[in-house]
Amino acid sequence: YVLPGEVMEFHRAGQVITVQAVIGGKSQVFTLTNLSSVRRRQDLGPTGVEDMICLSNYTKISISSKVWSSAVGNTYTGSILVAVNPYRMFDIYGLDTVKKYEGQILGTLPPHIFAIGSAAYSRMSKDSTNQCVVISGESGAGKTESTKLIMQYLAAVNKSQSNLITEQILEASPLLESFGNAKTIKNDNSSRFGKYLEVYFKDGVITGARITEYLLEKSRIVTQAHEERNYHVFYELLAGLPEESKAKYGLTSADKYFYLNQGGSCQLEGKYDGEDLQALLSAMQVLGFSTQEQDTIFRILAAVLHLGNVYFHRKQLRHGQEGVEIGSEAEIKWASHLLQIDDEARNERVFTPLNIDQALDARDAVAKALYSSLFSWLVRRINQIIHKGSRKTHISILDIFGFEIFKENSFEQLCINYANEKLQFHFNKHIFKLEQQEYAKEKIDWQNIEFQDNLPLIELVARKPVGILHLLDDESNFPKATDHSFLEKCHYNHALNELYSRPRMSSMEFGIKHYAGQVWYSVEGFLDKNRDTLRNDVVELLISSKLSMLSEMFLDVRLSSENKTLTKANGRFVTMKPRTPTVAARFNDSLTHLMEGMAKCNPWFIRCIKPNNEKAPLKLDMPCVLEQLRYSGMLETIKIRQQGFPVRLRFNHFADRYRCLVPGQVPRADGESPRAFDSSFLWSTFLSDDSSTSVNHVSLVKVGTTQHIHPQEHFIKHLLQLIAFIPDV
Ligand SMILES: Nc1ncnc2c1ncn2[C@@H]1O[C@H](COP(=O)(O)OP(=O)(O)OP(=O)(O)O)[C@@H](O)[C@H]1O
Repeated sequence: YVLPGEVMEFHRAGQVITVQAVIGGKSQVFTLTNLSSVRRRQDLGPTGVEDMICLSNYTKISISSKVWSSAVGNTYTGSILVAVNPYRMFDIYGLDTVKKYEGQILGTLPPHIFAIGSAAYSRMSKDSTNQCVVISGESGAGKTESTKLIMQYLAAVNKSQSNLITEQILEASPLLESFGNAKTIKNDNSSRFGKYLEVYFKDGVITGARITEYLLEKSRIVTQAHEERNYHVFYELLAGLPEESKAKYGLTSADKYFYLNQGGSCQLEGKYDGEDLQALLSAMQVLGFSTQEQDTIFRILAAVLHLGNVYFHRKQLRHGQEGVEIGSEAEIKWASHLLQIDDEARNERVFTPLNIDQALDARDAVAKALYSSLFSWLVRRINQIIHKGSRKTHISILDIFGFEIFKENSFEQLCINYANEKLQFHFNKHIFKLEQQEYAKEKIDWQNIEFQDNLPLIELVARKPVGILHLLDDESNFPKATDHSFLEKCHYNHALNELYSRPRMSSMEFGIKHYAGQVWYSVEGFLDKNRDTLRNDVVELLISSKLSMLSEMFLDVRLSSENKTLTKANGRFVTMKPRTPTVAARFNDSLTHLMEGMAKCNPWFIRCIKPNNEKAPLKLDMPCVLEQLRYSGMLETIKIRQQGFPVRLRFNHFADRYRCLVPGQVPRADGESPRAFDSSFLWSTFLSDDSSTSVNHVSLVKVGTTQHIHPQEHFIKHLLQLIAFIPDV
């Protein structure tokens, strides 16, 4: 197999080349004199196994050698692209590559992310059907980069006369990355929210787009683990704003803010925060954000930082009650000045005896509400700008937070991992369930392929009435419930479920056996995080702001939790206090909505693979890679794609298209059904008995046929070449 490496030196006179390769985690240098054995990675060509289903043996070994040989790039499994993150940008995403892949049929060129973009775009244009590119993989595997590359491809091939809307859609990405991405221990640019981007087309032209956001990680705004950072935008602001602007917002440097310095270092190697602020400002300009909107955004960000530096002293109140006194009046003054809240109104409203922990929690709750409302406002504002024009068909791209296992896993990880389970279910449904149901329906002689069905896990987490998230919701609506009572209920209902584990000690956690591994969730803070309520007096205070943008944001917050007047069947009105939807309930609803939307689209899957856990360039850590291939079901996928019939051709389509390949005089199918035609003249002539089968209205073809040393191989190759030139009708 082929080893990936980097050319260190080339002695033209001596025709000697020095190559460095990383083998088993160790860097080694080779001197090669046989230059014909050296090939550019992107030219690995048909002799490399680009399509995993062409592997003669889908054992772990052969898969690993394949992935190794395509460390820079990608490999197909049917219409699933397996993309290995090289952790180094290669010059393979330019306009020349776009042109190369544009309009090409999947599989005719070496695997590339643009091939999926091209296939989705062609299918949408040809069939007028909606397409969905589902990008999955663990944190740091390359989902966000893949999303951007697909979008870049679509922007380049769309036939629009004006570029403005396309440019605005493209600029929405860096803007949301600034506000929604952060350094984690797994990924320096980790998306801390899920994103579903629908790009609308009319006659092949991009007319608009819409972004749906999922569950921004709020806890990061007020706490960060060691070696992690808060959202990029804060550091960008402090590094990039001129001194006079910083003075206007009362800001100094990142290390001075509690909300920014908890992770240790405020710097991120390889990221130039100051320059990124300029990119953010230009993105805002392209999107048409007004100066006033930009100013309000910066005011809110600065106010959050000031709030983080507010501290309290213990104070004995009358009647022996414990209370606190603000020890940093200046920070409070700055926050209220920036948010344009009347000082008197502030003093009047926020006055409740709290202990220090409660006071800190209250402070953090305001900071989280400010930032997350700002984030939702940004998404809504971007949508106002880009969600327009005719919406005939769309290509959507799903980039949702990757599966996460940390040392400490909390409510956020449960939601993220549950979302990944739903995605895996969607994948299984398309690749295994629907496929095998089709074989059964068509009565094809078929040995069922087992796959890891994760439905039981989804039920454990979300099935009514005792799924973990439902138990959490019930407890969240109980004023006296605690994290402990919630845990007790989980143990009581699920202790016998083999996917559920109780801790050995009496620690406050439960374990879940996810498809990607066992995760222990610590339930401390689950109820508060799920309730996510902001005190009414604080909401009212923020509504009273003279900044109309801020005031409207919190009017929306009030609206979402207001009493509703409902009409009864007998015509009388009753006022009901509905349960405010919890975070888990809203997240579950939005996931269900997402899955329903995706189910109506033709799917394309991109499985991103993380090459190692050290974020090291061009280093392939085999156990790490194999583990991802294993749990994502790739072994079974290769099997079903290899043994099954993933290529579907309608009889008449097939007959019309390949009639020209039959040597000699071929009778037209006059009076005869196209099915009879193709059976007698094509399949039986060229393909071995078990490589295809004909059912009601389609021919099902195996793909692995190309592998056999048989005259058919020549035919298939010839056929594939021809396919490349025959317009895809
Ligand atoms: N195709 C690529 N070429 C070069 N580098 C890449 C590529 N894809 C990803 N990377 C590198 O890997 C890093 C992590 O990728 P990315 O942020 O896309 O991961 P992710 O799967 O979206 O992770 P998360 O779930 O944490 O958001 C990128 O910042 C980039 O440095």
